[in-house]
Amino acid sequence: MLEQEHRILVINPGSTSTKIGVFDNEISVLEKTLRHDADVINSYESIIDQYEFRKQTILETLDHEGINISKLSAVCGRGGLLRPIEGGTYSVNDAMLEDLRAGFAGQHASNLGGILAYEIASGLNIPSFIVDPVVVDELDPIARISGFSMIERKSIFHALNQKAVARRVAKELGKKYGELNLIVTHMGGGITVGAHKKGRVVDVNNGLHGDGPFSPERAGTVPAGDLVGLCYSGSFYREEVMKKLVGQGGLVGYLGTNDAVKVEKMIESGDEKAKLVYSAMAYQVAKEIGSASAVLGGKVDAIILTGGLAYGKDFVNEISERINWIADVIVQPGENELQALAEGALRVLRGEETEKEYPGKKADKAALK
Ligand SMILES: Nc1ncnc2c1ncn2[C@@H]1O[C@H](COP(=O)(O)OP(=O)(O)OP(=O)(O)O)[C@@H](O)[C@H]1O
Ligand SMILES: CCCC(=O)O
Repeated sequence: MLEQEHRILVINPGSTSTKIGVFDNEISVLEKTLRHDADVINSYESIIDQYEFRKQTILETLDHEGINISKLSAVCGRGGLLRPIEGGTYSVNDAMLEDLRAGFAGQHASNLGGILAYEIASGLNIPSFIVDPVVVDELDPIARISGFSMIERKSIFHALNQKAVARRVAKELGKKYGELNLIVTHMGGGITVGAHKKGRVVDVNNGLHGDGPFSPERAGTVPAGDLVGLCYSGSFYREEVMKKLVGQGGLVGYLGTNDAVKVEKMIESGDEKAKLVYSAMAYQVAKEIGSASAVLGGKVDAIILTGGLAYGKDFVNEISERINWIADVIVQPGENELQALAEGALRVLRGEETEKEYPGKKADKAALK
């Protein structure tokens, strides 16, 4: 019997661009990065206000590329800073739209993903979804304890790419994702290291403004007492300190660039500081992988290195040399978030998984019971 064809539009909004894709089942028929002029983006007061502009840009591009949107079966967007939820494919409902519009857990370009998917899909009377948003939270209770009773550790990470790569590697190993223990290390502008225990991310560093290794533009864990001292030095506003941690932290803070390719060139031309800092980033990633292996009790089927930094051969080698005694290291450079969004929607359209319902405020009520 011929397999039913599903045509899916996927939308991944980033801070300066919107990536879109059209997939016929798993096959990509169009992938485009729509770059937005910084002046246009900055002319909106908040990220949410960019909605109409981004929607029009997407629709005009699809029209220009000859994609007839009336033939779409579903629209799937990258999920944003919602309430903590377990991984999976969620249909966009009113509770989700409310939280995305309000920026429940903060402003992030991916908040637009679910809204754009819903608005395009509802006009066509087809379903809209989000898949594995950055707030996927499958932490074991023990991983939530920070050591400071007023602050709980949070799960904010590259869930979409981590889970997609983990599923792909499991398939290559002839296993199901839920049968394996994997350490997945996403190394992009931010770096997150997830301990995937039989299909659940039971511990991971909060890569947005939390803990873990420093990254091209984020500071990761910093000595707490010194940070408090800096905050109360009278020299900085709150926003300035936050910027130093996220955006201007990591490689940007030490070397003035978030581009690892440039840093590699600096090292080639004999820059000793660049060499030390780049090695320190590899060292911190390796340490985080070591802690994830302790979380998994040393029973690790594979360690996966992914994201843009995984293209850097020397960087990958430096990490591997420190951790390859734990398990095989599998390198899957780059990220394939558009494909991952399409696959998440497909699993539901084909009935392989049931779509999940975003609980919104109901989750708070359930927690109070
Ligand atoms: N060939 C390469 N060699 C080394 N580093 C590379 C290479 N290509 C890209 N990178 C680096 O990867 C980093 C960006 O990775 P990526 O594109 O995954 O990040 P992002 O999508 O901007 O952020 P995030 O993944 O956190 O959402 C940059 O520092 C970039 O210089
Ligand atoms: C860590 C969550 C995704 C991001 O880098 O913004």
